[in-house]
Amino acid sequence: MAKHAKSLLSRWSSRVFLVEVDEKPLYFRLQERHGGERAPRVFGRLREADRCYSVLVCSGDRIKGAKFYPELRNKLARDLPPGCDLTTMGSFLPRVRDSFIRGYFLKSSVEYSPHIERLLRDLGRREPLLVCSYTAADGGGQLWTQRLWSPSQDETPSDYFVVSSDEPECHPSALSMINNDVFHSFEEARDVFRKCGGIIPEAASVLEMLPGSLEVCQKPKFPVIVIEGLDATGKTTLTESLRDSLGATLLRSPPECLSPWRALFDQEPPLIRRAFYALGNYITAQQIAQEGMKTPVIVDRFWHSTAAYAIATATSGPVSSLPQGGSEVYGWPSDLLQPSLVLLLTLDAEERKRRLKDRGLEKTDEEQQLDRNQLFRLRVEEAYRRISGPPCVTVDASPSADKVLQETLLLIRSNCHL
Ligand SMILES: Nc1ncnc2c1ncn2[C@@H]1O[C@H](COP(=O)(O)OP(=O)(O)OP(=O)(O)O)[C@@H](O)[C@H]1O
Ligand SMILES: Nc1ccn([C@@H]2O[C@H](COP(=O)(O)O)[C@@H](O)[C@H]2O)c(=O)n1
Repeated sequence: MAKHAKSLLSRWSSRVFLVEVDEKPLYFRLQERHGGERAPRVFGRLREADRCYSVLVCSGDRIKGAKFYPELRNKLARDLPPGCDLTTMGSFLPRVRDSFIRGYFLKSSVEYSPHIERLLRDLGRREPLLVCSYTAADGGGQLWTQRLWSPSQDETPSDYFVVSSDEPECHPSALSMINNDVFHSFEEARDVFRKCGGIIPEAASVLEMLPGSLEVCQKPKFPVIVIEGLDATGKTTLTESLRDSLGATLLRSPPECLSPWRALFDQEPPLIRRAFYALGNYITAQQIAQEGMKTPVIVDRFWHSTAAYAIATATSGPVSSLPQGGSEVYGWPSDLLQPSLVLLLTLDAEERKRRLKDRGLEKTDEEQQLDRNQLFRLRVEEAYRRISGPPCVTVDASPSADKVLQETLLLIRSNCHL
């Protein structure tokens, strides 16, 4: 059995599981003896003739695991029998860092079990998987048991009853966010790119753009102002006006030099995609350090965008599922240049949609998700506000472009020495 899978099994009965139903995580845990509790919500509406499976990716190589996770979904969606329900799930050890693993939860009629189990066994030969089946243990569908049948039954724990578990304080993906979704150092992000060179040849081109090491640069002489906000809140319009009004240099993150590879890395799983944007911030930081010796610098998106989108994507459900304010995940990377001021443009959802429609440009998957998914948008906005480090001031972006510019100039003059 793979070493990583074995270590996951060592504390199997302490694990908590969550199944995402309509963007809401439902939690259950394992118990040796049943104390008469009702079935956890995710099993509550099932019939005795239903069979469920959890399929958790437990690759010891996190690049391979990250690549395999979306691939697994595609394969399952393609090869599962008709009527089989597929949703995302995860498992974790409460309060244990890096214990969160991801997978899928399948619901099907028992008649399809042989087909499904054959399919899961085949998939498990490609990459290590932990597969459990869930069966009704009574006539009324109130009692369900979990059997861990793969990778190998003779080495796995016995059957357990499943019972509801309390919701943790925040989404458990927070346990594994640092340096998987939110990179807190240049070296950690670069390491991901070094390791994925074998599967993504373009990673080498990105590595060539990076500084060899992070030289300790002097603090820029002039103010550095970052403009943040969701798409279509007016960042491009405002940053260009600020450049002209202040005689500033305008920079962007990701920087121009990474443009040829952005679309490619946008298609990669979060581990690689987030490392790409994290590295982009370090390249932009070098440009800021240089230009900031000559003129004020305006930056269109920087670290806040990288971290806030990453945190919001790794979680699900309402804002309360985000890691709590003050959590280390919101911390500013100690090796990344801090701007003098961050201005966060906010706009109500309807006006933002109207501007998006008027602009009519093609949208990225994440932008489309912002449109469709109100909870995701709220999580991104709240994560923006919780990020610590440089002072961050919210600006109402709904007045005319000129009014927003005047308001912003006032804020810059009162917060920075200009
Ligand atoms: N204050 C404003 N009032 C009305 N319309 C505006 C205002 N600011 C920008 N717009 C318009 O809204 C649209 C989006 O603006 P802009 O491209 O500047 O946003 P953005 O935040 O840079 O978007 P993205 O992040 O997607 O690049 C554009 O068509 C722009 O002309
Ligand atoms: N510093 C950054 C900048 C952007 N992102 C990601 O890109 C998407 C938004 O960029 P637009 O150019 O479309 O405005 C968004 O999905 C962010 O995830 C980033 O991570 N870091």
